[in-house]
Amino acid sequence: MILSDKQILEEIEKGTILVEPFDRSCLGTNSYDVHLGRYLARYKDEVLDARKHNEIDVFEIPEEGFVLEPGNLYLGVTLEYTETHAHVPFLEGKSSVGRLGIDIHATAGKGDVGFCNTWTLEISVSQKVRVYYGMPIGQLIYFEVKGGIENYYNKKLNAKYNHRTITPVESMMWMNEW
Ligand SMILES: Nc1ccn([C@H]2C[C@H](O)[C@@H](COP(=O)(O)OP(=O)(O)OP(=O)(O)O)O2)c(=O)n1
Repeated sequence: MILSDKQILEEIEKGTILVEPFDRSCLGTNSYDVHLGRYLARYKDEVLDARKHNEIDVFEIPEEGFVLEPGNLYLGVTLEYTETHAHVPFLEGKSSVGRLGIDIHATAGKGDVGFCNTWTLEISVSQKVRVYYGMPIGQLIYFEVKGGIENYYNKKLNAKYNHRTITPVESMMWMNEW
């Protein structure tokens, strides 16, 4: 079940959901709109290696915006820092963003119960498009969980993406044991 606007507000009151900064006008019927943060990043190497630590160059989006180009992967970040302690948060695109040909995640839309951080966006575009710091970029939806939880993401020893950051975080696949 997806949380309604009223339920999201109740969870915020209880402290089980945190969105920072929070703006009541960004609350949709059953979602919360998130915005593009100050920084984008690109991998330094053209050929990535799934076994290695692929480093990124982080840069600031200028005041006049930044033109994203097809054929590139950009990592972005939400302006909002979020904590979700009792629900499964999902990051979804917005129709208005999709209609500009912007994808905000490559394959990962699901968050974990206990995830506490800004969200890294895996951005690609269909045609050149100028994006701006602070523009609406996606929406968070919250699902109820069935059953108890043994391993909250923020308590997991090997949680790779739970260190608070205002910049995008590159793939930490190299930390997986395989
Ligand atoms: N586009 C996305 C999708 C997810 N996340 C965050 C929320 C998730 O709770 C966390 C981990 O996501 P996954 O479980 O999909 O990632 P991994 O399985 O690769 O990482 P881990 O081993 O840490 O679970 O990353 C994010 O910042 N940006």
